Amino acid sequence: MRVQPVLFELSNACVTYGQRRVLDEVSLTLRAGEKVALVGPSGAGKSTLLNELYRQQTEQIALCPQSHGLVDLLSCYQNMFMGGLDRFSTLASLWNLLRPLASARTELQQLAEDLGLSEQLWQSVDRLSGGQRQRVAIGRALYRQQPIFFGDEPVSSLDPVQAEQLLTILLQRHPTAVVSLHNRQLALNHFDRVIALAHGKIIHDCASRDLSPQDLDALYGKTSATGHSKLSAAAASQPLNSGPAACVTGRIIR
Ligand SMILES: Nc1ncnc2c1ncn2[C@@H]1O[C@H](COP(=O)(O)OP(=O)(O)OP(=O)(O)O)[C@@H](O)[C@H]1O
Repeated sequence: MRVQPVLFELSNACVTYGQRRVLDEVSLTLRAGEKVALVGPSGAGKSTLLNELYRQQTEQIALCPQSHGLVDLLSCYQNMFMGGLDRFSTLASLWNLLRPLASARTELQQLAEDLGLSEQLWQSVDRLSGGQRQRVAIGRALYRQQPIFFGDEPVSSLDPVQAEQLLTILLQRHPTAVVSLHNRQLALNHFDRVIALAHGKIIHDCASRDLSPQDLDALYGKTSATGHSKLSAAAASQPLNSGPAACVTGRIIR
């Protein structure tokens, strides 16, 4: 099998805020074609890691941030269209935002249908539910039409059926994906590789087929029937360090 090119690489990367090291000597290589789930308890450093990786390839990544980053007073159409701004001239962008041309209108109507947002396409997003807003953010990322998808809990506000459906669409349309999420079933069923973080360190990095749901439960502090797992032992042995001189506040050292 052909070895795919390396797209992202971190070597002993650290991020600190004040005295607090929130990413702690993380080394990582991600190749084209990989579908990677980032898991770990709240505050483990998933978003920080995602941001550091994002900075390496901003042009090729469709990003769906945790905060959604929508413009409240604009419509679903306008918010989703903004994902594709790079593909249009300034004039064409302005025109399409104000008076959508047939091609953009058709593309985004189809996308809205895929996302279950047909009825909301022309509504301003401040009138939408949390799950509908999340789907608009997914739509904007899909409309970027990039080969890599980065999502920071991109389906956390959706019901289980929608979460499955939309994650499937996202992974089908992006050959490479790195997605932070808390749902263990989604992590194990949809991704080839799972990277588990605790206290800013990678405590496990393996093929999803080598992890059980109990392993992931243990990471979140739930005990399995046996009380043992690969992840619980690793997480327990990783205290949060404060940063030594080698780390710079809010910046990565490669
Ligand atoms: N701008 C910041 N200033 C100070 N501390 C920060 C900042 N951003 C993140 N942190 C801290 O860094 C740590 C890691 O945060 P991060 O958002 O990466 O965690 P996470 O695993 O994505 O959490 P969650 O699952 O809740 O989204 C947390 O303790 C957080 O408080």
